[in-house]
Amino acid sequence: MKVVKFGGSSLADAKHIKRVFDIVHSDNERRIIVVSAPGKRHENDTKVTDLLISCGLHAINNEDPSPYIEQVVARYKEIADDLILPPTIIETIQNDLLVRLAGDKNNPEQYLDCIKASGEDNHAKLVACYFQEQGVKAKYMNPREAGLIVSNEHGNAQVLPKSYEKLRRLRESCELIIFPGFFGYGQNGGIFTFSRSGSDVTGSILAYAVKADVYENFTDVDAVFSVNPTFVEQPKEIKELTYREMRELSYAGFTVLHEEALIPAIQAGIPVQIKNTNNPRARGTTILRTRENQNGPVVGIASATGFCSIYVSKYLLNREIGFGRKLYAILEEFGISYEHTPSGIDDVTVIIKENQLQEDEEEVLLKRLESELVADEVHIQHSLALIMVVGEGMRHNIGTMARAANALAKADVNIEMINQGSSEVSMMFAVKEVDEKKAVQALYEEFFAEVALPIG
Ligand SMILES: Nc1ncnc2c1ncn2[C@@H]1O[C@H](COP(=O)(O)OP(=O)(O)O)[C@@H](O)[C@H]1O
Ligand SMILES: N[C@@H](CC(=O)OP(=O)(O)O)C(=O)O
Repeated sequence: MKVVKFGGSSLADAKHIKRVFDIVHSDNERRIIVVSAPGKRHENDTKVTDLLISCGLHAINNEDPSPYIEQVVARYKEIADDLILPPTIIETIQNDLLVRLAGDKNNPEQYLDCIKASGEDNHAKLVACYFQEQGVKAKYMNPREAGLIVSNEHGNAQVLPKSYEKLRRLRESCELIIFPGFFGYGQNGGIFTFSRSGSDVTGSILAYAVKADVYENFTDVDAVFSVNPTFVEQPKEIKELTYREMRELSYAGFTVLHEEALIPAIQAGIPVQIKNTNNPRARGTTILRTRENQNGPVVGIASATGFCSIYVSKYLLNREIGFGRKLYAILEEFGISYEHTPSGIDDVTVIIKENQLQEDEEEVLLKRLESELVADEVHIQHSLALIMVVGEGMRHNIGTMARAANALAKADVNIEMINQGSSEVSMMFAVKEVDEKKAVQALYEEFFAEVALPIG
């Protein structure tokens, strides 16, 4: 049995939905289909999820949301008309959205999640309707009915393990299941969405629950590329990746798969396949537990912006028992989680996501760190990009770090920080955000030389 997720780009219009139908129809192992909300039809288009967010925010701020409501309904209507679906489907979708908008706004986050989730929920109804019209025994499945229970974290929910037992029953369905991605239900019955692009997470959860043979993730590229395709023209395609490699790469900017979408698949050892809806014959990329290592030390280079580093130095820090605990306790009080912590004998740097620290909190935090840790120096550096150079082969290859550092030096990029992951499948370089693209291109040229065609 296969669980198959189609992203927003694969469901953006009627033409794509017909392709999705053909893909599903061509393999009767494809039994559970996870759908996203309609995505972008062209570069300057707006995803339905973004329209819904604008709609919800206007309603919360007592501004008129109707232009956004009209745009959302128009997107579904155009698709339904092109697929020649019965008009009742649009009535259902419009009524559903209006009921959600008329809901209680006392908890704005809850209200917004309910509206955001309608994007996938209503698209799943529409896609199910199209499959039924084609004579397929297909059924829209509501995540509450299916038993997808998640943590009470709006916009950042996580599956609760108790979901799996009930979800496993989906395996027995004799109808094709069309399941909306991106959200589940809290124990209080409310709707909670995953973080953005979270339909990938839904697919992974279902694949784990039903013990699928494979989790197929259909998107709009032929494969996972070894570098972000907006930085390098025609980058090398990756045929196989390990879970650890993909996890590191998606964490650091390979948006093709959500960074949390691998966890259940890892636990059950289910292979994940990235495939192209527009070119389903392309081999795609397979992500699995182990792979034959034929790619040299590095398999991919990812980068992400929006980080800052907090530097704390104190003479003889290495001898102070409890220093780390005190430092992390202060961060915890500010609700901050950390990404990396490179350290030396007298200093430690904590890298965090910049959006975790409000501007007005910064000074207070630095003062507290300085006084409570009795530190010699505390400072913060903003606007950093993290670059991850990833590959299982790095463990067996000498000199990879030297090659990377040399390539960055040649490109005149100053390395602000280096961290070699304990797993030895990745090394991280922090550079100034303005140097991100130059640094990635230099590293790509070093490790994937003959095909490097930098953009810009
Ligand atoms: N290394 C990479 N390999 C492939 N695609 C990448 C990579 N990094 C970023 N992307 C982007 O990820 C996009 C696919 O992800 P996404 O937009 O979330 O698709 P979907 O609509 O299928 O959910 C691609 O169009 C591509 O621009
Ligand atoms: N529609 C949601 C969830 C999602 O997974 O979308 P996509 O498959 O288009 O990345 C979002 O935009 O975040």
